[in-house]
Amino acid sequence: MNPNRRIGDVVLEASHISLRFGGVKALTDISLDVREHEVLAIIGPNGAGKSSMLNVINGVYHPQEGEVRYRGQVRQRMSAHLAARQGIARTFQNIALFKGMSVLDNIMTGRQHKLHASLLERALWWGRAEREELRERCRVEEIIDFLEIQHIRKTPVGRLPYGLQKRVELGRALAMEPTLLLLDEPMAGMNVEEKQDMCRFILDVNDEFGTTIVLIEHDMGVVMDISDRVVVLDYGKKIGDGAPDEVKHNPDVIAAYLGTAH
Ligand SMILES: Nc1ncnc2c1ncn2[C@@H]1O[C@H](COP(=O)(O)OP(=O)(O)OP(=O)(O)O)[C@@H](O)[C@H]1O
Repeated sequence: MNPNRRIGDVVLEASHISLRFGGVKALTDISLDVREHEVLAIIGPNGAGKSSMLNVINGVYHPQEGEVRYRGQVRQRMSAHLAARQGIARTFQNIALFKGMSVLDNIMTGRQHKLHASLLERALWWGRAEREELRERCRVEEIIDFLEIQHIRKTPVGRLPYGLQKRVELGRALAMEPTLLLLDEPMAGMNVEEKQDMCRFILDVNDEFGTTIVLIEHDMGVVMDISDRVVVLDYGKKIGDGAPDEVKHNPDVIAAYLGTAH
């Protein structure tokens, strides 16, 4: 077994999280932890609170109750920029890429936080700006090779089929060199072959880079295949948390999915 793959200590701990939007209770008293190097899936019926939970983990939503501890520190106010600096990257349910820009340039935007040259240096592509740009492009080319998208590296993203756009979005998140990668429905809208490819890339990222992965996914086959652990939400509450096999046989989970528990 790859030593990077060994599941380690808790890196993120969410305790007693409650989140409301006006009168809507999106999350009620949810506690969950994320362990280093694991693949954790968050599942549940539509509107169960999965994306809200991912946004709490990411620090984009601030729950009214509860706290998030990341690497031992209680999370204070967060921004997407700070999350990136702390090694947290995410992809979105609806692809958020620059459609007119090439694959390479889109992935390059994930490297922005690594650039230190001044605006003038960058405008003149001079000295430090030139060295940085060349170094970052090399790193981006490595990601392009890893994701097997060399043939479309110059193509504007808007011209690509959906499955490849999702792969580019993963590339941009990887360009941030995250230690915690959050994937919101990475396989939505994909055909069987595209799903198989995406599963392979997710497992390779986890295996080769030791990246901890939290993902939301509706395809149960995929979830059971690639996750170390599954957390199940229903109507904003946690109703299951365990190994895929355990969760699959949990009567509350079965009832939630068959719609008989309410
Ligand atoms: N920004 C928001 N403003 C108001 N209500 C919201 C907001 N975000 C989520 N909600 C509400 O919170 C609840 C949980 O939504 P959330 O998107 O987290 O669920 P989900 O499990 O991700 O759903 P889906 O599988 O359909 O994407 C829903 O009732 C939703 O309408």
